[in-house]
Amino acid sequence: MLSQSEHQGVCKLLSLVMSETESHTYREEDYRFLHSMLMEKKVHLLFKIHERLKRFERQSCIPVLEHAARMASDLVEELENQNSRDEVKQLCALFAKPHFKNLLQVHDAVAQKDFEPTLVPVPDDALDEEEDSVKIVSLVKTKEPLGATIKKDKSTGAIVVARIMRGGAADKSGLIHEGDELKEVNGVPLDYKKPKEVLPLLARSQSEIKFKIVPGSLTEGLPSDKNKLFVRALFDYSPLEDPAVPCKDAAMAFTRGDVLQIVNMDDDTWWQARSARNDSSRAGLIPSKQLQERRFMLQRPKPLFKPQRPRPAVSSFEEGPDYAAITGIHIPGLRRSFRLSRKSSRTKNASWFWRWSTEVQGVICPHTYREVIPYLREAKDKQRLVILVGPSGVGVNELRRRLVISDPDRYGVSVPYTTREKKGQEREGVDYHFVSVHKFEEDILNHRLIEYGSYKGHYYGTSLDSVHRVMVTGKMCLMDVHPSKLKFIDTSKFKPYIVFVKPPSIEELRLTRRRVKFLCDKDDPNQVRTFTEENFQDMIDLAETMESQYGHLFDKIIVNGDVATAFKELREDLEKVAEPGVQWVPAEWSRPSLKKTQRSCGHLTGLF
Ligand SMILES: Nc1ncnc2c1ncn2[C@@H]1O[C@H](COP(=O)(O)OP(=O)(O)OP(=O)(O)O)[C@@H](O)[C@H]1O
Repeated sequence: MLSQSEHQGVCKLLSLVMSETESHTYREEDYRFLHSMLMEKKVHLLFKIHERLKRFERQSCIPVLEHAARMASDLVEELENQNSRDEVKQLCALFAKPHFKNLLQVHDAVAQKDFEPTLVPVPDDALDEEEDSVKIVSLVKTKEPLGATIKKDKSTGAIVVARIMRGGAADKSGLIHEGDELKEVNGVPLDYKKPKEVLPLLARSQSEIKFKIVPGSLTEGLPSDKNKLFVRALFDYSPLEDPAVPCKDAAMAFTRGDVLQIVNMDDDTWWQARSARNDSSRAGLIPSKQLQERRFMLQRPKPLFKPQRPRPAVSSFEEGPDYAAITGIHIPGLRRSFRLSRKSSRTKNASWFWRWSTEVQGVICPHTYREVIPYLREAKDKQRLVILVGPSGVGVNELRRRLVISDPDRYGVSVPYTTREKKGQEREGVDYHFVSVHKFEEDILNHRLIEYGSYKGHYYGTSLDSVHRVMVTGKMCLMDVHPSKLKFIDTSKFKPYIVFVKPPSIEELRLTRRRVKFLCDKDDPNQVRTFTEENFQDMIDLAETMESQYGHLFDKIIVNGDVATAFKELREDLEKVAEPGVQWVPAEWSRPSLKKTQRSCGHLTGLF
């Protein structure tokens, strides 16, 4: 009940509220209703309770002791030994009551701030005398999976812990380790049981799982936090489609391009990894590099067994026709690259991919994971060099052209060098850098060229300098490089972002390129032709070969079916590359042993 003075105080306050509200209340009955409600005793009591709680909060009670339950039981023990009077007996009876005992236990739990569920103490008879190496482990069961897999030891028949997933409940407990032998689960002996019979025992457990374990001798060898290992997956993986995975639930699906943090490599066949995006997530099993390489090797690498195409006698390239001739839009520097023009009539019979014939003869090493490191791109950093690769005719130049037209301030192309004479409208430094044979050969000797070749007795080439010149303007330099030359520019200096333009299915090629016409001889602008069925098949075959040989270098794969869709996807992707933030780049870029680009270019002795 409220005291007299408190009651008066509340009434005064409420009268004040009423007088203030009077001017805002238009109807008499509303006013009366409000008045009667505020004058209710219950409302006044609520005020009082609120006031008391506030006072209590300010006092912030501290428990006098943390072990009231133990003190009570000690007291009872002491009192029972004395010649007790009735009051003492009553007190002992009170202390013995389960409700009172529980009350004191709750008090102690709050006092000790022990709010986690408590585990039942291990019974004294849990261990047989001869089993002194056995330990009992109790884990509180939550919604989180245990994060461990089990297997039957073939030699002993025992159930052992096969794997502890990093970050899982078992791992966090630090009490269960790989190689531990499970003797019992919740008191049920596991002798002669199969792993699939053990799983329901674990699933049935309610709030706690108790294991009887014989510790194994295996120790974990995890990479330390300082040496985090990240890889980019170079293939798609779905545990659901993998009959060999030890436990589908414990495995992790990923797609090509995902960056994974490897957290355990102890097992030669199954590693543990988690997504690099979320390093607190539970780790999952993934096939190790060795395992996946073996799997790939067992698959017949198709490109290796394709019939070899005859190689043309002369190792030279043709300069492609100017785009102005085809599209009416002239973009300086945006000519056919120094890739062999496979659309020309001359290369038709020889087929357009002789360049690959020497390279595919060697054994292709399957690519599974590539080590990557985070690179924090800042707004002030130069744009990365963007390299587009793809089989001839797939649309590399078309996409490059669209990018430059769409945003000439953002995208640029390098101006090639040549030793031939300037023609008609051509401008120095715009269409070409026209240089002498002596200067060109000097540049070759000084490893200043990324690619070069000769055509009709003249040199043509792309120099490192011309790429630099575009990069210093703050633009993204778009290059079209033969994939075999990628290794020479795959360095931290250029930070290349490599996009593979891939053909769609042959049906889609037929649909989208049926009416496409292109120049097939630069000397004769009237000579246009359309794609043949053979061109489509060659394009697909060559793309497969490229992907299996150089796929590990590709940051992005764009399928060029519908050109507008492919262009949109490419543009959006490059916009992300241009943004500041963390990007994943090859770990080799940070290794000092890497040869400098210029030195590497020294290997470019052959023409292409
Ligand atoms: N998705 C597409 N749909 C229809 N036509 C396309 C598509 N992509 C490119 N093309 C057309 O196909 C022809 C060949 O494309 P492009 O010249 O870009 O190929 P490329 O990969 O650069 O080959 P090359 O180096 O031999 O020129 C061009 O006429 C181009 O406009």
